[in-house]
Amino acid sequence: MRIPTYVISGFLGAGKTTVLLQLLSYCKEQGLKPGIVLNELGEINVEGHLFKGETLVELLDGCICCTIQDDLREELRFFLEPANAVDVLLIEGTGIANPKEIVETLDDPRLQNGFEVKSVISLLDASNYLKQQRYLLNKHVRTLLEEQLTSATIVLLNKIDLIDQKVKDKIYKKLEKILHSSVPIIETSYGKCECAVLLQERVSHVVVHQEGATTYHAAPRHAFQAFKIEGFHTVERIAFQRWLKSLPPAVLRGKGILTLAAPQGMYQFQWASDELELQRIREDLPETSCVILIGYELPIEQIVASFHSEVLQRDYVK
Ligand SMILES: Nc1nc2c(ncn2[C@@H]2O[C@H](COP(=O)(O)OP(=O)(O)OP(=O)(O)O)[C@@H](O)[C@H]2O)c(=O)[nH]1
Repeated sequence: MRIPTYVISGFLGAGKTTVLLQLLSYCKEQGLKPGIVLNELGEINVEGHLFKGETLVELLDGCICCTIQDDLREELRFFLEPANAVDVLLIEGTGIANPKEIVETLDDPRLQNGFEVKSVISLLDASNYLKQQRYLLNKHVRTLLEEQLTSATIVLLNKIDLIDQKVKDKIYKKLEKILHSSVPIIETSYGKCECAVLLQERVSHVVVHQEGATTYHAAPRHAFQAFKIEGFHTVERIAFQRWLKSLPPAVLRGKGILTLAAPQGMYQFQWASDELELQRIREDLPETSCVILIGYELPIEQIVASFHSEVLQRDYVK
């Protein structure tokens, strides 16, 4: 039997990992053994502690749909080994992955007998979608955003808690134009919805592979970058938050590990939709402080300099 496989897609910070964690718990409740493929743009996965003990393949420092499509093909073989057998496979692409190309990889004749794509679940960040149409001026990025939606077999309109009815109406108007009418749209907050609905098999309307023809990127590779700031110790939350808010709009996402001065401790942080989320983590984990920022055409030197002047040059620095 081929492994039922689900691709979780959506732009940076849309809520993919949030949904993945829910699906993971649900599968286990159902007595299924889930396998996971995680892909990160950065060279480390700061959310790794969330997946301790899972049957997991991690692809770091590149995007499945681009540089590491071959790596994905190789890594997927892991799940075909009898010792690593799973009942269901959940693949989370990076926020800039084109799900069509992930499905294409799974469609590879060398893997086709192993995996069966049941659904492409795409998350849309409701709080950012309209803004993205305005500030993501790069044509290729906009095309990518659209393809993340048009490749979906089900769409989660997530972060609904952050928008009002007027914004929601505008989003629906846009979605009506680009989504196939049979693709369900579910409104969610923190990705909460019935997992059984997400795991239903859904027909794709997207042709990903035709006999004798392979689709490649029609456009040049995107200019997204992920970079890491490290080698610092304690920071102060307010200063850090103020600095995040002052970053140029080209910074689309932030995540990392911090040691805070107060309340004292080690935290994983998430920066998405203009919101800072902190989650306490165990201090005995091997993680060290780092800030990972993702965006495009980033003024990296300027950002690092502002981190040093606005966050680190304070009494709290050890
Ligand atoms: N307010 C709000 N925040 C949310 C919601 N869903 C997720 N978040 C938060 O948004 C941040 C990003 O969520 P993730 O699940 O990590 O997003 P992602 O799509 O995996 O992000 P990438 O790693 O950039 O691909 C986290 O701080 C989440 O807690 C939501 O519905 N409402």
